[in-house]
Amino acid sequence: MGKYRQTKPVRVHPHLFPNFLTEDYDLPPVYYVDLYPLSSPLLVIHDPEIAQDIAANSGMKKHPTLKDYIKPLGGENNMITMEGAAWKKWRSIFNPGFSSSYLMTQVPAIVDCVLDFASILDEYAEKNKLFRLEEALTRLTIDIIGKVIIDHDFKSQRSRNAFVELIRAQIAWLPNSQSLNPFHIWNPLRPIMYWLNTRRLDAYIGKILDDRFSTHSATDSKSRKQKISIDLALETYFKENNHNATGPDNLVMDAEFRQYAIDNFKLLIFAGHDTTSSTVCYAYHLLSKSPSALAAIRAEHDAVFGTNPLAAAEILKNSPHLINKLEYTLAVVREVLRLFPPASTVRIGREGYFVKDPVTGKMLPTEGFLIWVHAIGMHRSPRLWGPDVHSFVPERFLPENSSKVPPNAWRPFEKGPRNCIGQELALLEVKIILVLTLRMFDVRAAYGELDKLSGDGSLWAKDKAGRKGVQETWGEEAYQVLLASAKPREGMPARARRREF
Ligand code: HEM
Repeated sequence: MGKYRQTKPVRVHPHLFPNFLTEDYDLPPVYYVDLYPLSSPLLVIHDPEIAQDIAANSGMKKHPTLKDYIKPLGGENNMITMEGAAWKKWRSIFNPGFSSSYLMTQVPAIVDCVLDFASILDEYAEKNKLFRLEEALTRLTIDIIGKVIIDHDFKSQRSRNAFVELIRAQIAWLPNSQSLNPFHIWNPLRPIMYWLNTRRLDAYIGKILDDRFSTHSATDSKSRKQKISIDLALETYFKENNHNATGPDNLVMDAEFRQYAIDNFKLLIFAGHDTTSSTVCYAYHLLSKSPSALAAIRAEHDAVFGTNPLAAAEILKNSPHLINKLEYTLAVVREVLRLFPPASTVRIGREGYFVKDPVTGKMLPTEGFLIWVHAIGMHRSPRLWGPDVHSFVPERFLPENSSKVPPNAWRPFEKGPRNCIGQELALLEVKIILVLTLRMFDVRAAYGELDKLSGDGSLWAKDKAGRKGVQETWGEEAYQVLLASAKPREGMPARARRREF
C-alpha cells in the first residue's frame, strides 16, 4: 500500500487497489488480502463465474461495513442493506415502480428535467463559464428521481432545495478517499452531524409521505393506474391494515411502517441519483476524447429523432419507445459503465461456502471474510477483455459483437436477486440526457483550469491535499475518487460550447 501512496493519486478510489495489485503481482482471479487493522480480511473475486455464483446462489448477506456506510443516507431499514423477509417485502413493493411499462410513462417528466439542464448548459456556454459537471448533473438526476418515485419536484437545478443541500452535506461527512487518515475517520463531529442531518432528511420525506397518505386514503387506490413508488408503498399499507381506501379516513400510519418507508425513499433518492450523475459525467468525457464515437452517436440521434435537435424533446415525449432504438447510444453507456463502474457488492462469507481457485483447483473458505465481487477488477481485466481493455470502444457492446463479451464479466449493476432495481431507469435517463444535449453542445473536462474553481464553495473545493502528486490512473486524469459512490475527481471541472447544427 505504501508503494501506491507514492505512485498513484493520494485520493484515488480504494476500489482501484485490487486492480493495481493484480497488475503488479500477476495475481490469480481470486485472492485473499489481509488489511488489518484497516478492514476485515478480504477475498477478492475477479472470476466472472464465481462472482455469478456468489451473487445468484450463495445466499451470502451484505457485509456489515456496507450497512454502516449507507445508514446516514438510507437509515436502518433500507433496501440495499435489508435482508430476508423485510428485503423481499420492500423489493416486491417497489418492483412495479421500476418496470419498463411504468418508466415509459415517465419519459415526458424526465425530458422536462433534462430541458432545464440543457438551458443551464446553454447559459454556461453563453458565459463561457467553468463549472463542476458532477454538481450540475447531481441536481438534474435528483430532480428526476424525485418526480419518478415520489411525485415531488425538488427544483434543485435552479434553486436551493433543503433536502438536496442536506443530502450533499451528509455525503460530505461520509468516510471518503481521505479516510486512510485516522483524524478524518475519527472526527468527533461526524456522529452529531449524521444525527442532525438524518432528523432533517427524515422530516422532509416524512412530510411528503404524510401529505400523500392523507389525500391517498380518500381516493380509490385501485383506480390509480400509475405505479409510482410512493403510492405502491401506501397501497401495501392500506392492504395490510384492511383499509379499503374509500372507507373511514381516520387511519393513522403506524410509526414502524412510516420509518421503513422514509428510509427506503431516502435510499432510493440517494441510489437513484449518485451513480447516474457520475455515469453521465464519464459519458461526456469519454465521448469528447473519441471523435469517431461522438460522430457515431450523434449520427444515430439524427437518424432516430431527425436532424433538428430542438425537435427531439417533443418527439420523445410523443413516442417514448423510440429511445429503445438507440443501439449505439446504449453501447456507449455500457462501455462507460465498464470503464467507470460507480459501485460493487460486498458480502459476508459463510460457513460451508467455498470458492474453487480456478488456477490451483484448491477450495478456499469464505467464512469470516469480506467477499468483494470486484466489478472494476473484472471490467478492466485484459485476460477477459483483451489488450485494449483500458480503451473506450463502445462497439464491444453492439449486438453483432455480443458473442465476444465475456459472460458475467460486465456487472456494473450486479446480478442475481440483489441486482440494481433502478438499472432500467438509469439507462433510460442517461440515454435521454445524451439525446437532448449531445447535438447541441460540446462538453469537455477542463482539469487544466481546476485552480480557478478552488473558492467555489462546493464540497469538492475543500480538500486541497488531493491536488498534490500524481494525477492520473491508466493515463486518465478524471480518475475515480470515493465520495459515497465512485465519482470523477473534483466533480469534473468542465466547459460547454454551443454547436452549430
Ligand atoms: C448508473 C447507475 C447505477 C448503478 C451503476 C447502480 C449500481 C448498483 C449496484 C452495483 C447495486 C448492488 C449493490 C450491492 O450489492 O450492495 C445496486 C443496488 C441497488 N440500486 Fe442501483 N445503480 C444505479 C442506479 C440506480 C437507480 C437509478 C436506482 C433507483 C432508485 C437504484 C437503486 C438501487 C437499489 C434500491 C438497490 C438495492 C437493490 C436490492 O438489494 O434489492 N440504482 N445498484
